[in-house]
Amino acid sequence: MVDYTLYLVASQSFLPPGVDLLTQIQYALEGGITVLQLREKEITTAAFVRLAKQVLALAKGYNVPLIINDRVDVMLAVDADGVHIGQDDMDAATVRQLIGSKKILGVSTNTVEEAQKAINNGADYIGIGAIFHTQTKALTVPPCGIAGCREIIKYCKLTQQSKIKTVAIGGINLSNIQRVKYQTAIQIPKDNIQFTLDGVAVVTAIISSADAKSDTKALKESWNRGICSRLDLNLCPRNLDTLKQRIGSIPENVLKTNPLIHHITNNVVKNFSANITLAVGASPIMSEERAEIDDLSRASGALLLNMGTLDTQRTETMLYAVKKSNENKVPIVFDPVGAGASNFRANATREFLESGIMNVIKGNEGELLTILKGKGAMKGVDSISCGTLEDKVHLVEEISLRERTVVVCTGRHDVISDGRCTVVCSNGHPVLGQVTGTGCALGSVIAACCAVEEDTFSATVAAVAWYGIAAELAAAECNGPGSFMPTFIDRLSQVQKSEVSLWMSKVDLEMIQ
Ligand SMILES: Nc1ncnc2c1ncn2[C@@H]1O[C@H](COP(=O)(O)OP(=O)(O)OP(=O)(O)O)[C@@H](O)[C@H]1O
Ligand SMILES: Cc1ncsc1CCO
Repeated sequence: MVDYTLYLVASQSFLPPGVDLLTQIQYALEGGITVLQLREKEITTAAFVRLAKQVLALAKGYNVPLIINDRVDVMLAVDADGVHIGQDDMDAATVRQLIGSKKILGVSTNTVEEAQKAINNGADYIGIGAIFHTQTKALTVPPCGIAGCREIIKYCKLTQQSKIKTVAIGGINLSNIQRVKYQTAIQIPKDNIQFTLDGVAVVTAIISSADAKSDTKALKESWNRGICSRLDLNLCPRNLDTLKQRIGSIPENVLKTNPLIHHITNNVVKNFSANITLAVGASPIMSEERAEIDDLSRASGALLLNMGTLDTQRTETMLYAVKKSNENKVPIVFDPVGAGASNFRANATREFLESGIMNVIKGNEGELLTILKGKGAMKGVDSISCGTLEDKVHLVEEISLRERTVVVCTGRHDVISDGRCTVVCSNGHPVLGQVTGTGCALGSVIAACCAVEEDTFSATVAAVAWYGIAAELAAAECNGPGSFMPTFIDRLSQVQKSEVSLWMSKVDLEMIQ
């Protein structure tokens, strides 16, 4: 049985200066790669055969199979363990005939149709990708992404083809290996089934490394460590009564636990957000200092990341905070403020989402449309409409499924989904739209609730309802946005102290079936 956990695609093209391929492969083998592929596009057949013989001898010493890219002749000449072909190479059925039944046959696939064909033609494993953009190969088709990869895994595992092995490839490195593992896993709760990738393939993450042995070890360790973030699946209640019961206990838990909420947020709302965090019984700390992140990440109950006044340095700090929070299992609430206002923000949004696991993504319609489409057309930080409430529900569900996380879209109706369960919360008041930063400060309340409740979906619904009801109560007592703000803070803080039953009686939730 071949172990596909960590598959190295080795090629002379991406070596660090002064390092030769055999040395780099030796380090990778010592670090623990489990499969090796030799991919050389620009050397003569004679040179390829010579190199393959040397690599094969090396790999044999570690009991690691050697697979030759594309060149069936080279594979047969050196008697390597198998061959890997792409969609533009010789067809898989012919390759299988040439190499016989005992050798390993791998095929690169980007769609379900390609996977189906590869399986029918006798592939032992398929490489699924590219998952992300990659510099190692001029892509002829766009990356299939996490979502495309999931479709292919689902097809492979659900159609009596469970024997086929799956390996993701394309832009995978230490910063995203956990996200790839987590987000490509498929859960079918009713049958208690989970399908996962059999492994990942990397190129530059090892071959271009200045310390290939320790980077290989780190990749393998990261893959084997389990999930970097809390696995929220299967926790979310399936009916409204259970959901309401669960959210009723959350404000009190925030007060009892008083979690620290690390904010990396925008300059407009820092003071307001800190006061809102205190009002709900949590403890805010606003810090953008990279040197503090390790300590804060160990001490925090949740991290709020808000792109409101993003700059290059803050982007770097936020990316580091994502990494640390994921490592420490600290839930992250991501607010892509103004994601569609500029290319800088749209690109940063993509970078954040690719850098780790966000437990909640909260945005207005314009921001979430930008996330869905990868580019946006917003005027500043104010939202644009995606259409009807039904369109909004689809938008939220689609992102939630794609990113495998809880997504909230704010506005007149707040829509919340974890991809399997969706609710609309209609609490709130139009005056919230007249005060800047009310969306940003809602992120603080969501973070506070996530810090004390493992079920991120229920925590998010609780925060949204709590916030909306406090706004309704405050708006009834004042006559404009100015006086609304202090009253709103008062009403928020009262819910968790004494008025849970009043709060619960006002919750306006609808579950979408
Ligand atoms: N017309 C409305 N009626 C009721 N509630 C509203 C209305 N508009 C917004 N809200 C509420 O206001 C809060 C913030 O949502 P909004 O969509 O305005 O966020 P945002 O655009 O991100 O705000 P900001 O960028 O100013 O922080 C949410 O709790 C939402 O429910
Ligand atoms: C007005 C504004 N500009 C950047 S962030 C922010 C606060 C509301 O999102």
